[in-house]
Amino acid sequence: MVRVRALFAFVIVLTGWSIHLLNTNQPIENNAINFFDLSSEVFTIIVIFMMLFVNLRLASTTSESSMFFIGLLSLLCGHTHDLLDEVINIQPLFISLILENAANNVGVLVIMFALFKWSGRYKQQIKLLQEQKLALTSVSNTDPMTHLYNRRFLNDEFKTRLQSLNLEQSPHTLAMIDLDRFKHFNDTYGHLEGDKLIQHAARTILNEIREVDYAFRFGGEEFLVVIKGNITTARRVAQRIHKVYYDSLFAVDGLKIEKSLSIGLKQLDDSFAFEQALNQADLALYQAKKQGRNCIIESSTCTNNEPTSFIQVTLNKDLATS
Ligand SMILES: Nc1nc2c(ncn2[C@@H]2O[C@H](COP(=O)(O)OP(=O)(O)OP(=O)(O)O)[C@@H](O)[C@H]2O)c(=O)[nH]1
Repeated sequence: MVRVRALFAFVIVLTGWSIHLLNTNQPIENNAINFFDLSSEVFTIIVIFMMLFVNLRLASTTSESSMFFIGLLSLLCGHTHDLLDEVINIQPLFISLILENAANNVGVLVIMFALFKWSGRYKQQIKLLQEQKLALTSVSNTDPMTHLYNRRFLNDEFKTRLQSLNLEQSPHTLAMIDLDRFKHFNDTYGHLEGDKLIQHAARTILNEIREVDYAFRFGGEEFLVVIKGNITTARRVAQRIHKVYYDSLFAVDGLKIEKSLSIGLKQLDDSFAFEQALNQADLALYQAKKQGRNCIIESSTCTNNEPTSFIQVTLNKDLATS
């Protein structure tokens, strides 16, 4: 609708200019047509027409776009007036020259203002898109139930990030964590309570790791924590998670539930051998389950040639809060 009205206004103004010029101006004596001026005027008018056409085709309803359109119309009036002067070779009236300059200058100012406003809106939209992209990335990297990172993030991004690290300067350790006898809990209290216990465990893990560590939901009731530090640091973090989860209150129908988890630890020796280290951590976890659950086992192999050996971590009752 805005466009139709603007186009209508343009036709009216153009007709007005033409009648005005044809009726009131005097021919210039001995003044040949300046073809250079004429062609540059024609060129300008074609460009303005093309911009008007693009503006109409975009069919944008923003105020900037309407302003831009009006600026172009104003410019078109001024330049058409100039073109008519050239073609019919007449001396325009003073008032008509003032109007022509006013139309051109107002046109340029309005267009500049519209572009200025456009650039502001464009910047805002880019910012909004960046925020949306961040939000989407965060959603696609996160497990909706526990809000921990998911395996997609682990496989698509995290492993590559690890590969850029120098593990000698910045050692990292993997901790595989699994809730004990969870099937029994599920069967006894139901799937919904099972979900709540998984969320409770995830919260405990998140509370006990540091900002530099990463926690992933690896599977149903299985978690992976990538701890920044060597096995000694990782042992402390694992002991904290183990103890806090064991001591924490989780009740179903007002009844306190006894619960525990098992942890398998393996320090990363080679950032490109993540899968092997993960396998070792998993084996250590399996060993923890075999030894009766509710414990932490370290895998101590350094190379593929050495046989795997497992060490049970003594459960420290008075944990240091490092
Ligand atoms: N409520 C709930 N249960 C799940 C979810 N994902 C997996 N499970 C259940 O978790 C149970 C895992 O059982 P198991 O792998 O046998 O492990 P477990 O009973 O904890 O035994 P251990 O690991 O040997 O102590 C299965 O019964 C799955 O159905 C989930 O998102 N929510």
